[in-house]
Amino acid sequence: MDDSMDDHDVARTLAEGAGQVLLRLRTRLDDPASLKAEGDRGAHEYLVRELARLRPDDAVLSEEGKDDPVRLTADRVWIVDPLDGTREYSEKPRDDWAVHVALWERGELVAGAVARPARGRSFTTGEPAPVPDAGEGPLRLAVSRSRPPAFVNSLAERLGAELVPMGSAGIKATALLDGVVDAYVHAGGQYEWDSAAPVAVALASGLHASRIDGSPLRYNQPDPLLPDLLICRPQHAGLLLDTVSSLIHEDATP
Ligand SMILES: Nc1ncnc2c1ncn2[C@@H]1O[C@H](COP(=O)(O)O)[C@@H](OP(=O)(O)O)[C@H]1O
Ligand SMILES: [Mg+2]
Repeated sequence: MDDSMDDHDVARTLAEGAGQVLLRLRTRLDDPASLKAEGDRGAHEYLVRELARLRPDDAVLSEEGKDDPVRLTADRVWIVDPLDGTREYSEKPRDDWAVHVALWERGELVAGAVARPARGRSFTTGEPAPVPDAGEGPLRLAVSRSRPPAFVNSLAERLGAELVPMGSAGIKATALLDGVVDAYVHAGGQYEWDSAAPVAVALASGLHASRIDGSPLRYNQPDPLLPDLLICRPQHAGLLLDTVSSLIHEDATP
C-alpha cells in the first residue's frame, strides 16, 4: 500500500498512465482489429499491475479481466474500464475514447477519474470540475453514436432537444462538464465499468446521476450489468426522468 497518494490521486494517475499506454500503441498500430485487441489488453495489464503495486489489499473489477468473486465480500473494489470507446479508439484519428478508474467502498463510489488521452484533459473526484451554467438554447443530449436508446428520437422531439452522438460513456459524461451537452442518457445495455468512473466524477461536481427510472445506480453487484443511466444538471432531472418514463410507458401500452 502506497500511502503517499490518496485514492483520488491513484485514480487519476492510473487513468492517465493507461492513457499513455494507449497513445503509444496508437502510434505504432493502424489496423482497427489490432488496435481494439491490443488497446484493451495493454491498458488492462497496466491498470492491474499498478493497482497491485499501489493498493495490493483491494479487489478489482475490470471489463477485460476474469470476474473474481472475492470482490463481493471486499470492502474496497476498483471498478475499471481500461478502454471505454474501444470502437472509436480503433478509428484513428477519433478522440472520443477514455480510461475509467473508480473506487467503490462499502456501497459508495468514493473516488474516480476519467482520462481523455487524445484530448489531453482528465476529470477527477480529487478536484471536481465546476458545472457550466445551462445555456438559453434547446437541451443537448449526449447519446451513443452506435447504440442509442430506442426512445431517444421521441425524447428529443418531445423536449425540443438536440441529439449529440459521440463515443464512450466517459466522454459523454464529461462533455457535460465541458459545457458541450446538458445531459447524457443511455439505455439498452451497459456494465458497471462503463459508468462507475463517469458517475463518480459527475456526482463530485454536483450533477445528478441515476438509472432512467430515477432509482440509484448500484455498483459491485453480483451481476455487473447496469443497462441504463441518466446524468444531467439537478434542475433538469425531473423533466428528463418524467419524459423518459412516459415514453417507455406509452411504448409498453398496447
Ligand atoms: N447496448 C449495449 N450493450 C452493452 N454495452 C453497451 C451497450 N451500449 C453501449 N455499451 C457500452 O458502453 C460503452 C459506451 O458506449 P457508446 O460509446 O456506444 O456510448 C462502451 O464500452 P466499451 O467501449 O468499453 O466496450 C459500450 O460497449
Ligand atoms: Mg466501456
